[in-house]
Amino acid sequence: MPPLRTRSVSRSPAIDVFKFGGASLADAAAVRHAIELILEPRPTRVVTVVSALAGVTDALLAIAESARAGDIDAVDEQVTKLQKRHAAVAVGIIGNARVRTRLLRELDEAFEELRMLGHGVASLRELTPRTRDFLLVRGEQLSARLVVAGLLARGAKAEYVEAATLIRTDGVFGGAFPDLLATDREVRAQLLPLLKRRVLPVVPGFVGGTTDGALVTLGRGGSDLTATVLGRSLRAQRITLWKDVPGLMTTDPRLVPTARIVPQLNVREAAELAYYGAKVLHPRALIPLARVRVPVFVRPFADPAAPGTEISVRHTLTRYPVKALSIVRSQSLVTVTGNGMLGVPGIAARTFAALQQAGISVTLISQASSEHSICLCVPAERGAEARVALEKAFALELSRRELEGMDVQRGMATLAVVGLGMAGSPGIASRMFTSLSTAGVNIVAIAQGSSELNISVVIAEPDAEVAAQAVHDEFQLDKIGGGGLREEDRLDVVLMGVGLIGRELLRMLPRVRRRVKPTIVGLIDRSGFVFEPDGLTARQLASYAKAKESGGSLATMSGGHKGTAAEAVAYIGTHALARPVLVDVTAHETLPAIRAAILANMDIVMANKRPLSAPRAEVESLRALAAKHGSRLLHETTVGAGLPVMDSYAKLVETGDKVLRIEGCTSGTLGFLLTEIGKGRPFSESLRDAMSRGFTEPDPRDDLSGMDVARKALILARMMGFGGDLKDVTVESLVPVAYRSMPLPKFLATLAQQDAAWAERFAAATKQGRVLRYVLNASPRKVEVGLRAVPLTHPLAGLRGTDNQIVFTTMRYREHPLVITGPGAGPAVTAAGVLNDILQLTPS
Ligand SMILES: NC(=O)C1=CN([C@@H]2O[C@H](COP(=O)(O)OP(=O)(O)OC[C@H]3O[C@@H](n4cnc5c(N)ncnc54)[C@H](O)[C@@H]3O)[C@@H](O)[C@H]2O)C=CC1
Ligand SMILES: N[C@@H](CC=O)C(=O)O
Repeated sequence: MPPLRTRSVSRSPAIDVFKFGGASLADAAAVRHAIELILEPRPTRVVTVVSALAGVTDALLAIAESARAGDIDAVDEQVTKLQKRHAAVAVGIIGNARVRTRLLRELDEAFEELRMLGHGVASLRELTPRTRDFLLVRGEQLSARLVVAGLLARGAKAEYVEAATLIRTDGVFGGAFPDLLATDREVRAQLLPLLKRRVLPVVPGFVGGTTDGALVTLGRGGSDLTATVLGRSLRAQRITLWKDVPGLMTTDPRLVPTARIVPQLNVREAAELAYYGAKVLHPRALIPLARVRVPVFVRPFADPAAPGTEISVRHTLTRYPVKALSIVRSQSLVTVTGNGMLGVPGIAARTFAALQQAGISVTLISQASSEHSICLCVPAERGAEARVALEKAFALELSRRELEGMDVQRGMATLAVVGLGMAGSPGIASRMFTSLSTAGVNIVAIAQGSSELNISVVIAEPDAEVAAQAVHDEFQLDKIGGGGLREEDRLDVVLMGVGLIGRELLRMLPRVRRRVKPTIVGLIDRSGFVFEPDGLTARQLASYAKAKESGGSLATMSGGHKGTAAEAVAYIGTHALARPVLVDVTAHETLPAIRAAILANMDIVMANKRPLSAPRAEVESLRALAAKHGSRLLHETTVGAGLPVMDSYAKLVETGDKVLRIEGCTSGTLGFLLTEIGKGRPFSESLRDAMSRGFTEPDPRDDLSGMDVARKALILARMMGFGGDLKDVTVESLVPVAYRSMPLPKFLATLAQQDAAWAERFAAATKQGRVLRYVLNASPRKVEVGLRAVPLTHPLAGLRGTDNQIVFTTMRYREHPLVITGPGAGPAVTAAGVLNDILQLTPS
């Protein structure tokens, strides 16, 4: 689904930054798919950042190494292989022969230059970081050229933009970082004019420029950084990183099969995870967004409709203090020990300085408060170098035996748990350590930052899998995004349909006096939805209700997303909600949305009769699905609005009674009409009045045709064991044939034409000393609904206005049937009935 097609914001033009990773550009089919995504109609303008085709950066590195070794044949062979691969993609994406020939010529020139460069390095047998970067940037440059050519071939206006002129950097070859302010100026100056002309800029990722015009790379995976830098500079509406994963996950699913996609992460959490080894995101990618609030979406390239993970300033999923964990394998634990460290300032600083000078990155540091030892983790392959660097830095202390020495333990892994909710929540560390000890995992070292955003431990590498599973289970991360977390003090409501009943319900809910008040987290209409996992505020709800009353669409309101009801429910269902309930107050065929809700473990409350009056096989399969997922289906208001019809039926059956027959009047609209016409009021005027009071269905012909009563009759009859469908119900329609299929406005404009016929119908009944009632008759074998002239002495004759009457003939109530009477239509009684169903699901 495309739930995150947010409405365009007030900036002009609203911008989407798309970044396609290498796996998303693996071959011609993938590039074509990327082009489709770029060209999809949307209200925003798209800036595209591309990585090199999958595996190309590694191939370029191999060429660089062959060149350094002076192996010209290997260089030639590898360059030819790459050239063929790019040519195959070009042929696969460009149909037009002339355009294709031009592109292939461009590729030939680019690869000839690469070959010459390789030969130059091979002759010198020297590969400086500058030359290495100069060689590596070609991967992204080539893929950007391919994408531009593909867009042009599709008739789009697209332009290649050289990243070196956009991304100004600190000039560190192999791992440059952008000068954000200078880059802001360049990006705006170069890209905004293109976007205003509706040109699609395509920028090679991973590449930047030095002040003297040289090309640098931003470190492996640096295309993410290019995308966030551009998003920041352009104040984009959002940045989408199209990846070969479904989103950011609670942990590596290869380690823990129950890992889940985290629907939303705070920027700080995502940054922490990236730092601690979650490979999905470049560790520095979020730095440009520290002050500029542009949300980043990590979405699966293979399934563009899936929502993936939103990374933004929001803090949701607050019931999960820990949202994810990461494991970094192949670590060495370096420990510096000695009494000479006690109270001596600067030991830690000298330790880090020594490692920094050796170019060794430290993933974790821990120092005991006794200051007797300091330990840190470094990549295993750098452990020996780290020892040498430290021995050199502390040579004097070692010779004086003030330090005992440097110990390097190989075969270690770090496990870090991350979550904003850890701050100020006591007991997280204890839960983590207890789960590890229960799983038999020994903790070698521990580190926790004072931000309380993460706790990291060092463990033996062979324990990594068991440890990850234990911690994942402890924090119930297999439930994240599944709507499954059950809490005693919350009930989250998703309201589908914001019409008369829906809006009345929104007015009633805040007045509920209960320890646990239902929280509305989402509203869905035909256009799309709004969703706030922590609950929409009273002010937001009032403003949405007002806008809906004036005919607005949720998709175009603040915070609105486009999508069908089923897509909306599926998206909402990926979030961690407490006892989620879908309330269906539409008058539509909503089975797909209800099924999606059940799959997300939601309970269902329905005022809508259509899902339960659908063909029998569909209803049975719905009930089976609900039973399988433990979802409850409550639908008191589908018959008799707020009257306790379903409740009474259930009580009879639960106490061992058997319902034999149900009769009565269950149309508030028809009851009201017949009462009013009986008073001498014209049919047309009475019907308009019923509509304005909210008694009728959205199309009042559903009431007049008897179909609304037929649906109610079918729902009741099926409860008694009736095996048929709506077509098996005998229905008398009160809508003349000529008026049945005309558009609603025309039907309403010609209502008065039916006044005389209705008056005659009435006069005939009165003449016989009878009154007209629209009557339902249901048994396990037969269901019929129609207009009956009943004697004045009949119990139904006494009904007034919207009064419904439901008569249960049962084994116990055979002589004197059980009768329920009262108003059976109207927003107030119906919304109250729906609310009553919701409260049944709410902890008291
Ligand atoms: N009015 C009454 O007295 C009673 C009504 N009901 C039932 O309550 C339901 C709602 O009735 P009203 O509020 O009067 O109707 P309404 O027409 O005022 O409201 C229904 C709303 O649902 C929206 N909608 C339609 N299809 C949708 C979809 N697929 N996804 C999301 N939203 C969708 C419509 O745009 C509309 O805003 C109906 O099914 C009706 O039969 C039940 C008992 C009594
Ligand atoms: N339109 C219906 C509303 C309740 O289901 C009626 O009039 O009874």
